[in-house]
Amino acid sequence: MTVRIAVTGATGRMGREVVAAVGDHEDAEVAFAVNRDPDGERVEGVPLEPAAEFDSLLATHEPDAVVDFTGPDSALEYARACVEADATVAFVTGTTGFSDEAFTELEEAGESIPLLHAPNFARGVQALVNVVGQAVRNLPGYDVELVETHHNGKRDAPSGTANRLLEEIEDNGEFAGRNHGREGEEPREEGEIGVHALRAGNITGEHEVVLAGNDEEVRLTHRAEDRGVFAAGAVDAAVWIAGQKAGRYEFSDVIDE
Ligand SMILES: NC(=O)C1=CN([C@@H]2O[C@H](COP(=O)(O)OP(=O)(O)OC[C@H]3O[C@@H](n4cnc5c(N)ncnc54)[C@H](OP(=O)(O)O)[C@@H]3O)[C@@H](O)[C@H]2O)C=CC1
Ligand SMILES: O=C(O)C1=N[C@H](C(=O)O)C[C@H](O)C1
Repeated sequence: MTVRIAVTGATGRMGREVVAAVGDHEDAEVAFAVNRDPDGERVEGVPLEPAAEFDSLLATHEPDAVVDFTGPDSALEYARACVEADATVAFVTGTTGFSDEAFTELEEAGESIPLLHAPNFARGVQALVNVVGQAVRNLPGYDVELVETHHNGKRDAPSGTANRLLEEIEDNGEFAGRNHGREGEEPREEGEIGVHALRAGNITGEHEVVLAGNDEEVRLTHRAEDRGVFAAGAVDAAVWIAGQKAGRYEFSDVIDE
């Protein structure tokens, strides 16, 4: 079965990669692609439709899934439209930077439609999350610091992936809280987790967790070298989720199957 995918934010850094990744996937095709100004930039291989007509495009094209990499407000609007659509359409989003309130509303969409949110669609990051949890369990009392580095156009900090890694660190050890961008005269507080967000040039995305103590250090690093890796993971997720029943799914559900 060919899974028909609608792409939002199609002229964005990720939207363009998603259009290309759908084209490369043997079981997927673009149902339609939207951006807010379809008269502006072009995307090779697909006509662009106006984002303002997203609801009616869902009705006329009946895609199996939407793949969304936009911004938190837009992602929520697109998810609401999928919930309201007559035919079932799954919503796969990699958008990050949601407020707690917005994220709760996004997750509620999973009561009506198949929903999958992942802050990082690189398979290596899923492995990193697992390994970080194990390292924290194995090294109680070690100082933990997290450094994430991205291009200078990224809006949210810390990154969605950093937040996911922080949850994994905190779930697997005893910590005193997070210290974002340390400064001042005080030494490191025992048990704090240092969090550092670098923004520079066109770096695709790096995450490093440092664990240090006992005259030794462990550094666990993931480096994405091309955005295509995120897009391929998101399209794999869309192909997997099409036809699933309503519910909230994780990228690990796709990888582990
Ligand atoms: N989960 C993952 O693996 C990854 C997640 N991301 C996340 O994806 C999101 C998009 O990243 P990226 O493609 O680099 O961003 P870009 O700014 O390059 O693209 C975002 C696109 O979203 C659309 N958009 C809709 N509403 C808004 C809004 N209110 N503000 C800005 N843009 C809006 C715009 O397209 P238009 O005007 O055409 O509608 C824009 O082109 C971010 O949240 C990022 O963190 C990024 C990489 C990987
Ligand atoms: O904005 C980006 O570029 C990226 N965002 C995601 C995040 O916030 O974790 C994933 C990836 O690191 C690239």
